[in-house]
Amino acid sequence: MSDRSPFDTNLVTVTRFMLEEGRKAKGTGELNQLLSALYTAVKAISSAVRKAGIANLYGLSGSTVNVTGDEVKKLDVLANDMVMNMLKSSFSTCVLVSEEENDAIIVDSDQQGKYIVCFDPLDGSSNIDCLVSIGTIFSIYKKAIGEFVLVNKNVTMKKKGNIYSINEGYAKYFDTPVSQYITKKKYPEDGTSPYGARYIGSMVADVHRTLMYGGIFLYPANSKSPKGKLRLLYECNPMAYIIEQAGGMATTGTQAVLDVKPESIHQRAPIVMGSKDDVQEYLDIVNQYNCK
Ligand SMILES: O=C(COP(=O)(O)O)[C@@H](O)[C@H](O)[C@H](O)COP(=O)(O)O
Ligand SMILES: [Mg+2]
Ligand SMILES: [Mg+2]
Ligand SMILES: [Mg+2]
Repeated sequence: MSDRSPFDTNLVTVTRFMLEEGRKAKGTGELNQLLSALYTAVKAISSAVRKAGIANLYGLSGSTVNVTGDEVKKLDVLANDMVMNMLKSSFSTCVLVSEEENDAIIVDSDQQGKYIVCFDPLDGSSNIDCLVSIGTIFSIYKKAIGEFVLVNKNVTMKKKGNIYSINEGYAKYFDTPVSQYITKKKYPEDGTSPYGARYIGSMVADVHRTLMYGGIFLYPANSKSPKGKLRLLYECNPMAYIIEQAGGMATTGTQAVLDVKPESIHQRAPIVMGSKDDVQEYLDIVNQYNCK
């Protein structure tokens, strides 16, 4: 990154960041316990993913589909077990919601703490066997970040980008505003250059690129998936929070993603997020259409 010398001798590791922020907040340390446990699980998942080929960890698990209808891969199961076990034994959590568990898991009372964690242990698992980027997504609610190194402080994203990211294979199912928006990005009427298209098919990777380069990521509702595909508690909300913290915007098309009231643990939500001006342009089309 441009603000770092080639050999940084004063690394901000995630542990250092947590300790410094924890001291400032004069907290009890419970959140640090939780994050340490989570980061240990994530390091273990990363290690398992790296040796998946030689450890026979590619492919489907014994149970075929999970509660939201996804094929379950061996690494989905392993990652879920690792996060579950580390969080339960961190003495900082009381309820755990995972993509790979039908029901919310209540932590044994003698191990309970005050936090609820919702997580997607491995996002992008359809990409595992071809070595494309995958990752873990989590959100933490109060009863209601190798050694990780801070590479960007106070991440802010571009106000407007030049990349759109959507699975265009579903064009047949798009609603009119989505189709109009994508057509506008491909054939701009104001003489500007068309946007580039990028779609990896791992939400973690598509949103990470959107955060770094700007632009827009869309997984809207469509006639095949009327509620969208991505899951509110452990996919949409954590990513919407990061995007908003970076100055971007995340909407379902009718309301801020973070304002959606959860009604069930695996509920889906349409999501359009990214650079503020890009998301606003999409919303302007939605609103024009709704006023007709
Ligand atoms: O929902 C996802 C998968 O999550 P998962 O691997 O089940 O944790 C996303 O990463 C999507 O796979 C991604 O957005 C691609 O979806 P499609 O375009 O294939 O529907
Ligand atoms: Mg899945
Ligand atoms: Mg996912
Ligand atoms: Mg997953």
